[in-house]
Amino acid sequence: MPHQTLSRAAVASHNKPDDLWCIIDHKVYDLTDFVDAHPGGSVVLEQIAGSDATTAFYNLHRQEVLEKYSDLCIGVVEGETPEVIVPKAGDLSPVPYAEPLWLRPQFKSPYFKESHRQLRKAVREFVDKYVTPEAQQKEKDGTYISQELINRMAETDLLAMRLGPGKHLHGKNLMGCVKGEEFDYLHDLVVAQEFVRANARGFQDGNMAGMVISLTAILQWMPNTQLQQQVAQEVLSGKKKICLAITEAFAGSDVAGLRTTATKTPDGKHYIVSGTKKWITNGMWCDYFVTGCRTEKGFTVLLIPRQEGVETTLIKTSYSTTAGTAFVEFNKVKVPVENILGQEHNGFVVIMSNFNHERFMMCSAVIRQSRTVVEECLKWCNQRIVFSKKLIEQPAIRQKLAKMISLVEANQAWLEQIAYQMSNMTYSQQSKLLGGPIGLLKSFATRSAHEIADEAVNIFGGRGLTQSGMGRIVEQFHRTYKFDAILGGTEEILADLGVRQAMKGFPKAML
Ligand code: HEM
Repeated sequence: MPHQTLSRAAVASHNKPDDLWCIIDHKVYDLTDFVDAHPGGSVVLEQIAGSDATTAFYNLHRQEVLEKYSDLCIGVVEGETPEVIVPKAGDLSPVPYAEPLWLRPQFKSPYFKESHRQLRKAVREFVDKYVTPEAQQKEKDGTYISQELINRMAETDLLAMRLGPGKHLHGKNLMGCVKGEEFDYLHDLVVAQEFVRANARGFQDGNMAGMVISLTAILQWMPNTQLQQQVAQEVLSGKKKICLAITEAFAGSDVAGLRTTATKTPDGKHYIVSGTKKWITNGMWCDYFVTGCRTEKGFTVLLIPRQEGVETTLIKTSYSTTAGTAFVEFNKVKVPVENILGQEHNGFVVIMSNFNHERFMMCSAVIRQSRTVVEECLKWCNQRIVFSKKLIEQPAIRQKLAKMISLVEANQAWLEQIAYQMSNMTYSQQSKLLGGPIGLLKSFATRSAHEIADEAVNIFGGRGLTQSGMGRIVEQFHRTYKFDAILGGTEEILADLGVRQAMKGFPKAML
């Protein structure tokens, strides 16, 4: 932290390679011992020795660089005050469009109440403090989520909240003084969007995404209530991990084409499961697999505990291995018939209904991540100087920003409307009425992400292709937004679902 005031004249006298000071945002930095370690080289620092390097610095670095190297700061310029706003844990961003309208003080919302605001604040503090640092580290080194973070999320009921509203939250006092009974899909949306702010797409899935999309099916569809409660308790306390195992090398969105089989033993007490599953998020470290199987007369969903005959192998994808994406082999695995979800041969409805919350979560996430990319672009365009002007002074750039902002705002508005409908429907009404709209939203949100990623890289230039530095968030988004376009149903399948579902209720109307 700055501890002395220094005149600009004093700074100017430290202008040699072996005695090198500079000013950035009214603060004085002694870079003498840092010159040789500077990733941008010593020459550039020698060129600005003794001068005010604020513009040059922000043209090339993120604010976080100054925070990381705060020890180099030796004082503040006499009579001057730093201007750059350094966010604290939990803070809202003051950048226009960096937050959804409901979070900006000048705007009102028909959907969000005080409890949503309180929850938002508490979750953001948690994410900034505990999730983001680990997410950034794991995204790089590819190792899996720590048990410490899982325990923290279990103790604060964040694991439970991420399953959405339901009895599993009743009787609990949640973060931000929200009662478990009042937790609705708008609270759910808030939690999902805050978690995304850790800006690490692989870790976003590595952070128990498998649980979010599979334990929901256990809670809704497992007839064996004793086993259901046991599994829920084990998972929500962080002791055990669970994932969803549907897709195969043979079939992705074409769920009916799956080839993993479950054959009943002659005594009728077990199934013998054989087959493979591919792209199973968190599969590497899960204890339970909610698995789609072909049975004699249809499709059946089974809870398969990790045991002899279950093998998992890591699949490397375009995001970090921290997600634990697995190829899973079931080789004559014996599963008690009590482990069924829904009814035998009738598991299709289990998977289809469960998809709604999964897709709603994915929409929440990709829309929030798109917004962060818009924020990055707005900040960059405002600080980057090209052809002697700020980038934002170029009309062509403002056109791009306008398109990106409009896509994000339109998606968020639709998302909030769907969250409100979900909050006012039963699970079966959601399954019947919202599969189509959620499918259409996911399809539209990821097509929008495609446009936003494309424009953002053009705005950032080479930095949008570089994994560190100014463009790192844009580079990551451009590399990973396709996960949202493919996982949980592709854009084409979901758009088609939306129209087909609408056709079901088509009246006998003619032109
Ligand atoms: C407190 C002072 C400074 C610190 C702590 C610092 C630190 C860094 C770091 C960590 C990087 C790597 C960029 C990244 O991946 O995030 C970097 C890159 C760079 N820095 Fe600095 N820097 C300082 C001042 C300056 C100044 C004043 C200039 C120019 C006049 C400069 C020019 C550069 C250049 C040209 C690069 C390469 C950027 C790129 O490839 O896009 N640095 N600096």
